[in-house]
Amino acid sequence: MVEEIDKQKVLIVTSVEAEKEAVLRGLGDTGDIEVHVVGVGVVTAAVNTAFLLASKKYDVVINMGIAGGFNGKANVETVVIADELVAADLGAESKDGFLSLDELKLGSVLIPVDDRLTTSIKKILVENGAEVATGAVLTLSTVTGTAETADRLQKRYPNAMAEAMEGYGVGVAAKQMNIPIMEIRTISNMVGPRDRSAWKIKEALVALERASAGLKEVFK
Ligand SMILES: O=C(O)c1cccc(C(=O)CC[C@H]2O[C@@H](n3cnc4c(=O)[nH]cnc43)[C@H](O)[C@@H]2O)c1
Repeated sequence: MVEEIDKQKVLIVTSVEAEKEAVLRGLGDTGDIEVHVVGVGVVTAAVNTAFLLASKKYDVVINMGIAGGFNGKANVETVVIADELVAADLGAESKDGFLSLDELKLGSVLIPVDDRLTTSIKKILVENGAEVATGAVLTLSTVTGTAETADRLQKRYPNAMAEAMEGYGVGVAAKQMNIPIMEIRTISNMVGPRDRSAWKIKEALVALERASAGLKEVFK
């Protein structure tokens, strides 16, 4: 049994139009769910999400799109449901390694998600036959392009399943307005040595469409 969620005004934000279209195809009749493009990158996504949240009342915000998957954690087409949003490059370098905002006592790089919604959505997607991974989704301003950076990120965040470029920004906007946040990503490429020609964008968008159809069941 999936826990019933009271009727909610849902805002889904994506970084590009192709992701928005995939989400809309999956949702079909959108009902109380709105889908908007907020751009690529953490700052653009944060500012545009904040504008949307200031313009009308929403009960939940979901950042959806494609992402890079960490080796052995999330493969191409896997649906990753974030259990926390992590600003993985927000901090300082030091001779002893990277120091996060938390270690610098200047704030937090972690944004928690809504556990109840996350659990309900995971249950439906698994029932629908999707391969689902739950864990941290890292937000980075630079797409990882080497095995060394991928290893460093995995060591620093062993719970990381995927990396993308917007989640933490969307999360900051939602947190400021006291609105629950979630991040759902489908994997288009593996995190590691850059090979843009190997990105399976079409497959990831089909997986995103299927995941969105599952979402509709949770928020019906
Ligand atoms: O070219 C296309 O048709 C196309 C269709 C949909 C999406 C794209 C993008 O390039 C989306 C950029 C978006 O993807 C996230 N992303 C995907 N893989 C990674 C990664 O390995 N590391 C970080 N971010 C990744 C990211 O959130 C971008 O905003 C193109």
